[in-house]
Amino acid sequence: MSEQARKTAEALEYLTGFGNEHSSEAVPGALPIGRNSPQRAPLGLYAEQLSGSAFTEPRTHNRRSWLYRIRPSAAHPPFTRIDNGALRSAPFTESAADPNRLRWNPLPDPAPGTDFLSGLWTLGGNGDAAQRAGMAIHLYAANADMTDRVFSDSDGELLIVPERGGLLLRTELGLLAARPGDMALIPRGVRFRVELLDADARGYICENYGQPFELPNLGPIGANGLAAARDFQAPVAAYEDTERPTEVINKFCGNLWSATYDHSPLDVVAWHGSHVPYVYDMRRFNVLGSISYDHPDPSIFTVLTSPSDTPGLAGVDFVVFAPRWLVGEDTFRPPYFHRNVMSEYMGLIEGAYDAKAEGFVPGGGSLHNMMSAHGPDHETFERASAAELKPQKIDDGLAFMFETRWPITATAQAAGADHLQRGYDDVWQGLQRHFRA
Ligand SMILES: O=C(O)Cc1cc(O)ccc1O
Ligand SMILES: [Fe+2]
Repeated sequence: MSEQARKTAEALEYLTGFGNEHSSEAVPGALPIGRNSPQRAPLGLYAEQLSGSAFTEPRTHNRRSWLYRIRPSAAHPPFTRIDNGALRSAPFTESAADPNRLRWNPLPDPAPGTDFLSGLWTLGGNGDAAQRAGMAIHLYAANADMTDRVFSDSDGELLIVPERGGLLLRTELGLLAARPGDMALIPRGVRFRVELLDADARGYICENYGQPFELPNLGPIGANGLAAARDFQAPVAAYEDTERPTEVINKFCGNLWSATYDHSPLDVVAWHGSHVPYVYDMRRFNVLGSISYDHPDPSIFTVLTSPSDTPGLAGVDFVVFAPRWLVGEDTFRPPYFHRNVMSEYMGLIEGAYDAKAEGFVPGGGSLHNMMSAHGPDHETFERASAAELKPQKIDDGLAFMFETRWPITATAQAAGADHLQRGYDDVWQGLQRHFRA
């Protein structure tokens, strides 16, 4: 953590919008006009296209950016395998997929000198990274900056949800600051380095192997509501002109590979395109809900969705439970008892969650796998069944869910972790029969 990183984060400027054709130049004149690949790019830069979708995908799904950089990315020595640390990838085969409800406390504090990359710890996931299908859930805990090394993930995009401490994300396309309450997204293949804005940092990551996240359609909601496109912030171009060895660590088909460049690969002076990192403040989410009766399904809280080939069936949805009013008449207001074909991993950024009186803590997480029975704990059920139904503001917490089409298999380290809560089932004990024929 440095004062310099904090000052830099305070002063950041952003471009706004989701899925735009953005463009930005750190030096005037660096961006070619009227073509992508002139015979000689301006200012002696190299032109390089970074494709996040097949060239031929429909315009609505097409993602690519043109980067104008000091050296082409191609100028590097061979990559060699390095230790994967606590990072795991799909297919997840270390343990059997478990139908039990599972809940974890936060990760133990990392050893001094742990940076964002070495502090990654995989909880589980589904699909197959090499097939570009499915997702992984990682946690991170760090207390040091990444120095002279950058990370890029060929396997998927990284949706980062800070829970403790802010992050300064120095990406090829520029800088983003992400603090608790924000979510940040690093697209597939974009290199970045993480510096800390506080003494330590902790949070959650959804690694999405599938189609890039997009805003959900709004249907009858209309032209506005949920997450607004204009609240997504992309970086402006910023480059490092550093002739110092820099290690590039690439996650490729589940393994980490390393090559050392003789310069910083964060050397993009100008860029334009749609394959861009961004940050979003979840407190800006426009929460919609029932103003008559009943508890709506949490799909109305979807910030971003990664579609599958089946309409309406997400590879993974990112859902946020933001502060909101509950006014439903004759309604059991917390989440209902349910069994869901989709699998639900939930995390808590701050405060409490309205279905769980205790035990679900910031930095912890719960996994309710395909068809597993869950819902309000005993205490919440009793309280909400007897509560006076006056308008009630839920404003003491921020929770989120990664909801995915396939069961989530835990890694061996997650299934056997000391911080796995034994006895989670007990929260549903004591629910009495009230039946009267
Ligand atoms: O299980 C959970 O807490 C997530 C959830 C919330 C909700 O409001 C309705 C259904 C659901 O799965
Ligand atoms: Fe649920």
